[in-house]
Amino acid sequence: MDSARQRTPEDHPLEEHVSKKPRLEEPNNVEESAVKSSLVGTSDATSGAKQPKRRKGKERKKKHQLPEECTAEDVVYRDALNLIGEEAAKRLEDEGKDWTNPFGESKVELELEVVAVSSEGSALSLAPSEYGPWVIVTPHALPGEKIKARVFRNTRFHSYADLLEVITPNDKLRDVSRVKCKYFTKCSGCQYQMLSYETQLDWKKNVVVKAYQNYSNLPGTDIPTVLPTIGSPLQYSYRTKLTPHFDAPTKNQAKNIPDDGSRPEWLRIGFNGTNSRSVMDIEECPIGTKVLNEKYAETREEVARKIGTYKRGVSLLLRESLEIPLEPNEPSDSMAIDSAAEATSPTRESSPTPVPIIPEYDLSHDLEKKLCITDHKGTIRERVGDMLFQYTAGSFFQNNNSILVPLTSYVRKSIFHPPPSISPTSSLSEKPTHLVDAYCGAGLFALTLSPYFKKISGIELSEDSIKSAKRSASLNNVSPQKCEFTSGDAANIFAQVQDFPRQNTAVIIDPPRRGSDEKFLDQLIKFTPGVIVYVSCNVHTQARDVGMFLRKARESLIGEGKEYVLETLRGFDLFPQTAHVESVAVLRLLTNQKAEEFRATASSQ
Ligand SMILES: C[S@@+](CC[C@H](N)C(=O)[O-])C[C@H]1O[C@@H](n2cnc3c(N)ncnc32)[C@H](O)[C@@H]1O
Repeated sequence: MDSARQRTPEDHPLEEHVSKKPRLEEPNNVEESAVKSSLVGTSDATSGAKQPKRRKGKERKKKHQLPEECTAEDVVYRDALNLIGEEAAKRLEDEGKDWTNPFGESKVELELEVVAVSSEGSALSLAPSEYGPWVIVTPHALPGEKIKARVFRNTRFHSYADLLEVITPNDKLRDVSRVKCKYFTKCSGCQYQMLSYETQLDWKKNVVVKAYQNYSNLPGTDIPTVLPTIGSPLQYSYRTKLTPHFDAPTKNQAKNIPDDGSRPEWLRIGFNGTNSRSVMDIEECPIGTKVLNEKYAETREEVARKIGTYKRGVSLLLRESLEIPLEPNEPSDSMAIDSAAEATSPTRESSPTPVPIIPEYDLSHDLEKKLCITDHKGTIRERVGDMLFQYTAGSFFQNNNSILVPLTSYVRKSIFHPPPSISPTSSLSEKPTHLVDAYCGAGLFALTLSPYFKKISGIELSEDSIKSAKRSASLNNVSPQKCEFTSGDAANIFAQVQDFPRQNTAVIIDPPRRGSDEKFLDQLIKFTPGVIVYVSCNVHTQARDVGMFLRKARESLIGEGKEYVLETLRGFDLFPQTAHVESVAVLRLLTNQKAEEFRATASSQ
């Protein structure tokens, strides 16, 4: 079938969460002698941030390995460490017990009291006191709840456990009538369906706060108070892309396929179970749009009929598209009006309006007919405000259309309107006229912001996405002279924009989950744009990169009388019901004096 392809890693948090997250098995090469060299949770005297030391060189060969920095496991590790505290961690380490399962048996069942929630959505509890300081990580439980859990894996200072029972629910937080999916808690996709939406947004704000404390290595005076998370207009039926999957039949299963075309009872098509590598059979996903769920039902039947033909596991693709049969270069009326306005007023940004915390859903979305594309090479058409995008179904595009106008408008307003604590004359970029969109994908930011800039340059590794960006530019009458797109590594963009007026250039960075890299950040510092907006689906790599950027930029600009400040920081909820948060950080170039004044008023400490 056209939607079938061999399963590959995806670039999106939810896909990563549902299809790649392995069951966290007991490591099979545990060495008795605990590694004693790395004192964790040491506090950096200048920054106040806690940074576990990482093993290098020879030490890396030892069997106990800390998780890779900024991964979900690393985030949980640091949360666990913060919970037991530095002193207890040091004591366990000195006694050689920091990697040792304190329970004596591998699958112990425990009654626990949940005390916190980790940044990736799991509940954190302290082990009963007879076991000493140790943290248990359990999915789908809430602070204040008494739970029963079974440990299945131990690692440094903490163990992972399955949730067996919520003995005493926290009725202030948990309301099961909010849950819209019968697989909630069994499927690994969502963590927060039992919470009110306000609580979800609040917790995500805290994720941003903690990420900058744990990963930026910046002093508190450099980190502004994190603003409230902007909610998604749709909190269910918002995902415009789903990738359910299934395994190929085993030899035995292949012998047991009913001749009459009926569904084999062993067939499971869906998403990975919680703490599991196995696929669960799931017939619908309430965070996916209606049109995707309708097509999914059909697709499941088709797969069941042909299951004997699959030799490998497959990730299906279900992607929503507008049904409109647009011809090339045929913009809609509203777009024609928009481009006429653009011609007379290239930087027509109006004064800012306050951002609503949960923007209203734009009902005009529902007036247009949608369909579901299952072919990776198929064409998707999607509207974001006035702009129409056309891209290949298998390529990257944001998956929650309902929040894209609020997100792109916020990025635009952030560029043109510094907060009141920075007067327009303090900013060295009085009126940005040029835009660089690094990691531009199919041109989401470049094109939605194009009416507000004289010249734009976007760069992206995927040639296919660049083709889509050029195609979408043409569909929206944005000329290649005004907006150029290049395929290549993001760092290459700076060679191409040497003629851009640096202080009046805004740079948007929106890298994949692993974040940006030193090569790009060094070039960015050398270029010294007036304003930078860093959008990220992994706030931990964002915090790491922003910290590195600010430290290096400060050093490099010494003697020039200017420096960058981290002006605003806030989450956007692109993924309601899950623990994921998109984070938007705005950095601005100011004179040293203004930067100092800004820090004095805006910092979180
Ligand atoms: C999170 S997406 C953002 C895309 C776009 N800004 C959007 O919102 O639709 C990150 C993009 O970075 C691209 N990418 C990954 N590594 C890159 C690199 N080294 N240089 C340029 N682009 C890269 C990916 O192909 C992907 O399209």
